[in-house]
Formats: sequence, structure tokens, C-alpha cells
Amino acid sequence: MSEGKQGTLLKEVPVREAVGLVLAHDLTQIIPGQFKGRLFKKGHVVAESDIPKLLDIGKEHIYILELGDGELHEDDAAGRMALALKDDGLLLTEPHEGKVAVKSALDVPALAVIEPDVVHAINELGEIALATLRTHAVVMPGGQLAATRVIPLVVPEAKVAAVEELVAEYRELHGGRGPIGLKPLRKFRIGMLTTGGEVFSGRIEDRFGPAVRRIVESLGSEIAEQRFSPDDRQTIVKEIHYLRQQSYDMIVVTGGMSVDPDDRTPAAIAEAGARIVNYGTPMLPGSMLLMGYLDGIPIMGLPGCVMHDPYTSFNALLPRILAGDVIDRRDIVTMGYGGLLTAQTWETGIGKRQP
Ligand SMILES: Nc1nc2c(c(=O)[nH]1)N[C@H]1C(S)=C(S)[C@@H](COP(=O)(O)OP(=O)(O)OC[C@H]3O[C@@H](n4cnc5c(N)ncnc54)[C@H](O)[C@@H]3O)O[C@H]1N2
Ligand code: MOO
Repeated sequence: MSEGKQGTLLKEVPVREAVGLVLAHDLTQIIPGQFKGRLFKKGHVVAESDIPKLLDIGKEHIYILELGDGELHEDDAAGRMALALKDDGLLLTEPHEGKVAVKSALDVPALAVIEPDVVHAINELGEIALATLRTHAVVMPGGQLAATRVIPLVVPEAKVAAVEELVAEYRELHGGRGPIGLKPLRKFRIGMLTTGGEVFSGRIEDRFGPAVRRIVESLGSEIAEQRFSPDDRQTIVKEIHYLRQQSYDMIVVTGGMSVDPDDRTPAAIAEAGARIVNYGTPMLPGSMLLMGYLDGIPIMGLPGCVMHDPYTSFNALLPRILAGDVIDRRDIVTMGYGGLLTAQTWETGIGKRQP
């Protein structure tokens, strides 16, 4: 027997008695002319089906890791961390190579709701890692929102106990809810008004309808009705009132959102009686977006970029609205930090974190 790191012991064990024990080092297989490489990885837990393979490479005995007091194998540690974090609507994969994936068990798209301070506190512990999506990212059915990971092969159990404690504290303060969760997106029926004389007159083909429909449908909702109007404020107000009477869950008005004399939409939304949360959203593209509420129903003014760019402030806000969040001015104001989506952010994938 020899002593390893952290009081971990190496012990020689006959292969046939090794099922369920942990390999202390990589085991190599060589088949001349065909293969030379790792057959089993250090830390692998020996299964019944591994025994013939081990005998094939000439192992009658192997070194196994005997954990010292207060130590956990990476798989057990990752599994316990994930179990502490598990909430309704989440499922955990089997631990593998010191990692457990936390995925959505829901059959509808959902909004990730993640408390960054708890994630930071867990990662502050060292030797263990928790990687998550950013809060308010969209998670599709079966999609992953977090992973636990253990860095060394063996980790002090106290680290895992500290994770369990941090999560338990959070739950106590939040009615049992954990720091990583999902809010299912509801299926909204949305009324859409497309403004613009050039579209209304048939001079050009409407491109906004298909673009908005694609975004809305990708999140499980629908455009129940689309209407058209010229750039006339009174007509836009009248059409907004019409859509309001249809009891749709939300209203979107497209076009006419910027500074030209024909851009009537923001004024018309206000005149229709909406409470304006913000006209202008500190995100590019999508800066001319208007967010408001009309009798408690979300109403948005969508600028031309929504029809053109793959990801705008509309893509960022819509999932929150569908999850039932009421958007306030602070939500809008804080979108500026990280809200610049350039061609470069697209190439490096930073802007692609949501569909
Ligand atoms: N001087 C400034 N110019 C612009 C500003 C600004 O702040 N100062 N903002 C820019 C930004 S950002 C955007 S986004 C657009 C905003 O566009 P609007 O929402 O006002 O859109 P329109 O002016 O109505 O149209 C722009 C463009 O898109 C075509 N369009 C509009 N609706 C449809 C439709 N349903 N189907 C097909 N094509 C449509 C329209 O014909 C125009 O070509 O303004 C920037 N400029
Ligand atoms: O609303 Mo505009 O992007 O900022 O294109």
C-alpha cells in the first residue's frame, strides 16, 4: 500500500474483486499495428463488464484508490452537488468523468432563472465548479442549463457539504426554490399591427410578419392576427384599440419606430393609453424598441432591425414576457451591459446564447 494525495491510499486488488472500486491510474492497451492508447481512465469505477477486458490486457491485479476519511470520488461529489441543486422541472444526468449535466425536464421552452451570487459563491470554494447559462436564457425541452464538475479526482467532502449548505440557505430564503430553476414559457396569442405606407399600399412585400412569426413560434407562441396600417397616427391608435378588444395576450406594433416624420408608432402607442416603460432600449441592434403595458397587457413597438438582424432586444425580452415577468425600467436599463451585439460577437458565439 502506498499513500497518495490527501491521505488517499493505493491498494492492490485482484481484478475479479475490483467491481465498484476506483482505478488509481490510466490503463493502456496495445494491439500491435492497430491501437495503442488508454483503455480505462484513472478514476474509472470498475464494472462487471470491464473484468474480461482487464484480463485481456494482462491485469490479474490492479491498483485501486481507497479514499481517505472525508474524501469523495469526483463522480460522487459532482452527483451530490447536482442533487443539492435539483428543482422541479430539472433532471440530472448520471455522473461521468466528474461531471453532471442539469437539464430541462419540461416539454415546453423555458426561461432559465439563475442566481449569479450563489453560482459565484460555489465557485469561490475551489476544486469544484458550477457552470450555468446566464439568467433569462431560453432553455428548450431537454436542453442543458448547468453542469457541476469536480476538478481533482478526489475532493474533500467538506467542499460538497459547503455547496449543500449554500443551496439550503438560499432555499430557506426563497420559499424552497433553488438558485437554478426554470420558468416555463406560456403560449401567448399575440396581435400584431404592421405600420408603413409602403407595405400598406402593396408597394413592397411585408417582411416583418414572417420574421416576428418565426421568433414567436420558436418559443411556442403564435401570432393570432396581423393587421396593417399606413403611417397615420389616428389609424394606428384605432388599430391598437381593435387588437386590445380581441383579448390577445400581447400586442406588437412594427415599423415607424425611429426619427423620420413618418415614424408615428411611439406616439400612437402612448396615445392609445399605454403606460410606457421605456422608449429606447440600450441594446444594439434593437435600440429603438419600445416596451409598455396597455391595461396590463404587454405592448411593444418593434424597430426595423427585428426584421433584419438575427438577435435583437426583442429576442432578449420576449422570453421573459412569455414567462410572465413584468418588465420594469430597471430591466431595460441593465440590458446595455453586454447588450452590444456586433458581427464579432456573432462570430465568437457570444451573441448566440439564445435561439
Ligand atoms: N437618423 C436616424 N436614423 C435611424 C435611427 C436613428 O436613431 N436616427 N435608428 C435606426 C434604427 S436603430 C432602426 S432599427 C431603424 C428603425 O426603423 P423603423 O422601425 O423606424 O422602421 P421604418 O423607418 O418604418 O422602416 C425602415 C426600413 O424597413 C422597411 N420596412 C419597415 N416595415 C417593413 C415591413 N413590414 N416589411 C418590409 N419592409 C419594411 C422600410 O421600408 C424601410 O426600408 O431606423 C434607423 N435609422
Ligand atoms: O432598433 Mo435599431 O437596431 O437599434 O436597428
